[in-house]
Amino acid sequence: MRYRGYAVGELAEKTSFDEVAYLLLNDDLPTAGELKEFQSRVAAARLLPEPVRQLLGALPAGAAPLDALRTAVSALASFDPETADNSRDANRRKAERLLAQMPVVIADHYRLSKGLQPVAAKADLSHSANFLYMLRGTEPTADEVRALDISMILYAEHEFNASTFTARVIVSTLSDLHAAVTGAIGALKGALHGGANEKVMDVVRAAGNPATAEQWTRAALARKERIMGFGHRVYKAGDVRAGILKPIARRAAAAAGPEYVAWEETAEVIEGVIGREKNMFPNLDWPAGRLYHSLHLDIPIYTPMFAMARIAGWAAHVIEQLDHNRLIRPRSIYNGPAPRDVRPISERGSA
Ligand SMILES: CC(=O)SCCNC(=O)CCNC(=O)[C@H](O)C(C)(C)COP(=O)(O)OP(=O)(O)OC[C@H]1O[C@@H](n2cnc3c(N)ncnc32)[C@H](O)[C@@H]1OP(=O)(O)O
Ligand SMILES: O=C([O-])CC(=O)C(=O)O
Repeated sequence: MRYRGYAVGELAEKTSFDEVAYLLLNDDLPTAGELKEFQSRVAAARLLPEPVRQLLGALPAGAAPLDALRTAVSALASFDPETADNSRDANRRKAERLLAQMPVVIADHYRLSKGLQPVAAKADLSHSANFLYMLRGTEPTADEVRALDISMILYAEHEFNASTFTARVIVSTLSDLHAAVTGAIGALKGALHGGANEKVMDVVRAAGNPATAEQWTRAALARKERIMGFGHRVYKAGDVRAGILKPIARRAAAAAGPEYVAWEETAEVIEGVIGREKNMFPNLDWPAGRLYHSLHLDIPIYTPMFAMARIAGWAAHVIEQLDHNRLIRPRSIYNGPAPRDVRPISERGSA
């Protein structure tokens, strides 16, 4: 699996998410100077127009963070000076602004929903470090930042997944980037796609502990339950990203304490049973859900966090779609009733 020719494992090992976002938006990895300029443009855009922040505060208590993000991105379209400009350069600038604003939306909504004051972004922090800082109000450790950053690299892009395809369909009508990203966030929400990372800890908790996990998993498979975090439309022999993130999740669990290590051991048993019984393997959401849990992050923000990485991939696809655009409009094979005549309503019975 590669982004613009670079193996994703090598990117996870040798680069930061900021470099990968630049790569996706600009076709190649940045030089040190290009990265610095990119980071300062993104840092300068880490602000929400006041009405958008008020909108976040006006959502009902308990509004799903993913819904808040979708609503805020849609509202941001009305404040962006270049929403209607679909040129390559304008779309890159808008993508940088969304990359900057989406973590602010997630962090501000999180804090407002807990009755806390939002924390202003810090310009000298990376995408991942600044996000943890805005959520918590204290600077994260280097290990936490690196772990989150690797997950962001792995989440940044993945070909024609459902949300990216949605973004492509939307912009193929000559709509705009904000509309495409709003729709993509909607598609990401479902549990068969990005929503799965919020279900992972439910699976691990339901399995109980390393001693009960085998029996639970066998019983769940016998009940034909769909186990979130497993299986993939493309990868039938395993998702390379899950293998890359697994040791990172385990390290974060070791740092979080014995309870978290036990969740990892439980997850390992589940993984083994599903591999042996169904020949089915984890996808990226499986270690990501556990990693975010070990970083003490609230489960309902996990899919929004996926979105704040995938914005780079969505925007790159939108730009590529517009470079060679043709309306995406599939046909369907009709299998409804045969042709028939319309009877006036008075002749259709009285029930
Ligand atoms: C980063 C990402 O977005 S990755 C995807 C995240 N989503 C999930 O983790 C949700 C759980 N996984 C799934 O639902 C599926 O594996 C999908 C949607 C990801 C891909 O599925 P598809 O390629 O469409 O496979 P499909 O749904 O046709 O399933 C094929 C068979 O495998 C079974 N199966 C597939 N995934 C699972 C699962 N996670 N648990 C149990 N059984 C499963 C199906 O029940 C079906 O069995 P059947 O033939 O006996 O009916
Ligand atoms: O490709 C898919 O269908 C889902 C996926 O793994 C992703 O979007 O990262």
